[in-house]
Amino acid sequence: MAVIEINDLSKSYRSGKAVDGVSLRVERGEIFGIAGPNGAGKTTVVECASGLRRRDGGTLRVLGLDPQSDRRELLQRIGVQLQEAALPDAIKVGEALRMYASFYDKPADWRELMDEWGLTDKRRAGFASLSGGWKQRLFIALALVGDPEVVFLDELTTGLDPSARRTTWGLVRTMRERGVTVVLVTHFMDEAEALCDRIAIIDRGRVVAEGSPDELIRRAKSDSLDNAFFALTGRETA
Ligand SMILES: Nc1ncnc2c1ncn2[C@@H]1O[C@H](COP(=O)(O)OP(=O)(O)OP(=O)(O)O)[C@@H](O)[C@H]1O
Repeated sequence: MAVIEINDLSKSYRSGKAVDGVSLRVERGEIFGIAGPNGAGKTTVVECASGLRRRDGGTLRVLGLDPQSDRRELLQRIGVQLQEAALPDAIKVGEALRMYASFYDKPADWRELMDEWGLTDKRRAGFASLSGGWKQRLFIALALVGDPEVVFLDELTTGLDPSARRTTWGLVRTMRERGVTVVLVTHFMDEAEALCDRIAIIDRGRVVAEGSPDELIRRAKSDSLDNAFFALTGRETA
């Protein structure tokens, strides 16, 4: 069953067209990757789908809801981790989780979540004192505190060292095992290959290819997703 259906989505800024006729379906329980070069329109697609930005055209359904007209209801059922997310320096891990839980009608038990994600020892640590890996772990826990059915993760591992990236991948797989549908925006083809059931490659506001990592590699007659990306977009990856 599709939990996200995007048809002919378009969005322009003053600078020009950011999204130009994107159509996608994301099935329940999959990790769906959105990959593409800088400025391709990935974040704009995620922002429109999560009710954070108004679209210009096209139709969008997430969990059967319209992110614009049913925004309040949708925000209760999804989790969003945005690129360059930040919290006040002094907020403590436990406080942040408790505060986010208060935004939801039916939140998960934030103390349990803190425990599950290994954050209990850090509960009194201020946000600014956390390393990049711990900040990302906190952002994942915050995206899950509303007990969401769908989670949007935008460039989750940018800036993390290789070991923290691997750990974060494990956390994303754990989300899928719990039945959460994950939409993952990434620049990294190794990450897309390791994590995603299916990937859409977006370039200049359009979907240029969609399929499982293996399908994309085969279609591009490549030996890796990195090379497939280059063949499909004519651009190098990050
Ligand atoms: N708030 C905004 N105002 C004006 N232009 C914007 C805004 N947000 C994005 N854009 C422009 O729209 C285009 C698509 O941006 P978007 O952030 O959706 O792409 P992206 O694929 O997520 O890029 P990146 O990988 O660099 O994060 C870019 O040309 C960007 O400069």
